[in-house]
Amino acid sequence: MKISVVGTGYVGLVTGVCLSEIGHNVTCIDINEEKVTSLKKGKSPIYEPGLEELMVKNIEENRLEFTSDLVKGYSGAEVIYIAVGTPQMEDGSADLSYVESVAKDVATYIKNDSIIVIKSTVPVGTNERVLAIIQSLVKGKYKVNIVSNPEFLREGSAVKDTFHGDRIVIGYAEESAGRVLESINKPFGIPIFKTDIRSAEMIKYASNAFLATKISFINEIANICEKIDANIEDVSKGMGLDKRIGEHFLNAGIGYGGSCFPKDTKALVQIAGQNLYDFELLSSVIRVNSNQQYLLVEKLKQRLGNLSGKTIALWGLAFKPNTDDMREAPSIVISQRLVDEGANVIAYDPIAIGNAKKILNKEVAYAESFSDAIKGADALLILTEWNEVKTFNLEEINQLMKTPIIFDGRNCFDLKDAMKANIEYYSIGRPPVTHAE
Ligand SMILES: NC(=O)c1ccc[n+]([C@@H]2O[C@H](COP(=O)([O-])OP(=O)(O)OC[C@H]3O[C@@H](n4cnc5c(N)ncnc54)[C@H](O)[C@@H]3O)[C@@H](O)[C@H]2O)c1
Ligand SMILES: O=c1ccn([C@@H]2O[C@H](COP(=O)(O)OP(=O)(O)O[C@H]3O[C@H](CO)[C@@H](O)[C@H](O)[C@H]3O)[C@@H](O)[C@H]2O)c(=O)[nH]1
Repeated sequence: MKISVVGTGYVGLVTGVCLSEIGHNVTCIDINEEKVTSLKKGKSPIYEPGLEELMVKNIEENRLEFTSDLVKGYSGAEVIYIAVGTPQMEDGSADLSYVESVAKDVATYIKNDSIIVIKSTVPVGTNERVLAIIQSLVKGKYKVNIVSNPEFLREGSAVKDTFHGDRIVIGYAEESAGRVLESINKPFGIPIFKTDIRSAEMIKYASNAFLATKISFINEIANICEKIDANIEDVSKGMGLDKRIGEHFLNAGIGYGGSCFPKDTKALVQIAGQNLYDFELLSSVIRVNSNQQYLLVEKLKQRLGNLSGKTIALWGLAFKPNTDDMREAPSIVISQRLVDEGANVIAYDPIAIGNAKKILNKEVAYAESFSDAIKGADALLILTEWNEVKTFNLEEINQLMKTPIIFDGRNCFDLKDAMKANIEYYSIGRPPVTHAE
């Protein structure tokens, strides 16, 4: 099958590479020429484990190519995946200008009957609107069908998720188009769930909103645990053993970030509002998450008092481990608040540091390593649970810091180990460690 994928971001690039890996001929189109130049050389512009190797393999086997030439990119494609961004507008609703611009390009450049697949996360009704835009410009010259195929991959494990996801959702109006998508995806060997277009669009938002709700719920339980001297890790484990609840997404912390949950929850509240429905629960989930992001700084201030002139180290800046993505990372608001309080902030992240430098307050300084960041620090805030953080020797932390006080937003260490290492240790939803064993 000859497929074009429009947009080579986290979703488009992973989709293009993985579709080529299962045997399709894929052309990835992006208007960002710098990205395309890098991709043609076999260099991935994003950090995603396993992606670059797979990309190079499929370029060499002539199943995968990249272009910013729209004539070349669209011509001859039987199926065109749209995977461009749908960022958040000021009122929280999704900005569809990139998707609509692609719709116009599709109408301008296709040369045969085509199936358009929307992978981007789009509000209910968008697939129909995109089809209408294309049809109004193509004027019956070619038959165009549309299929909603929302994406569920997670950053940091995107390739693995594509090959081992829980389900592939295909929403269609025309049986024949649904069948083509089913056959394209069959080699992945993942259960396929077929439905109508609007339900498919809603499944994506509802899934992200539900996962975000789980996180805000467990974060509130953690906050209560701190007050009643219970341990959130055991509470989560004990809850998760109930199959109706499930063990996943019950890790308490400093709230969710990233390019999806924050924007998609707000977009769903907007979608509901536009249809005269007040999604109260989801609005609370968003509020709880925002408060949770400031929790560590509040605890830090309670412990150290005035932060002016204090050296505060940050470990991890990405919104989660194994990604270089800084979009909506809690580190953004946390570092800003620390700078506002007059602290000297020194940060380190093994992968996201380059992107962080572009967006964090210019007063944030950067270290060369995790050890380097904490040398002489008054306190350490852990914001991302990188594996190197979780396995860091606590005795070494004790020796390197001016005062060994840790505020851990990701519950990376065992309480007993912190006690043994004589570290003052405050985590989320667990009793504080304030004295040696
Ligand atoms: N990032 C994720 O983990 C994830 C997961 C599931 C779904 N999604 C959804 O997928 C969509 C894409 O997200 P992303 O994170 O991959 O975005 P991204 O910002 O990383 O990438 C978008 C790409 O589209 C390109 N582009 C924009 N307009 C174009 C045009 N007219 N023609 C060709 N290329 C164009 C941009 O240059 C950019 O490279 C969003 O709707 C997002 O909500 C994202
Ligand atoms: O128990 C948990 C699980 C996650 N998080 C946080 O939640 C955020 C999102 O994490 P995750 O879902 O692993 O990463 P994303 O790459 O943002 O993936 C989500 O968003 C994507 C974009 O829509 C979807 O495709 C995925 O299915 C969905 O998991 C991160 O800040 C995590 O730290 C927690 O705080 N506690």
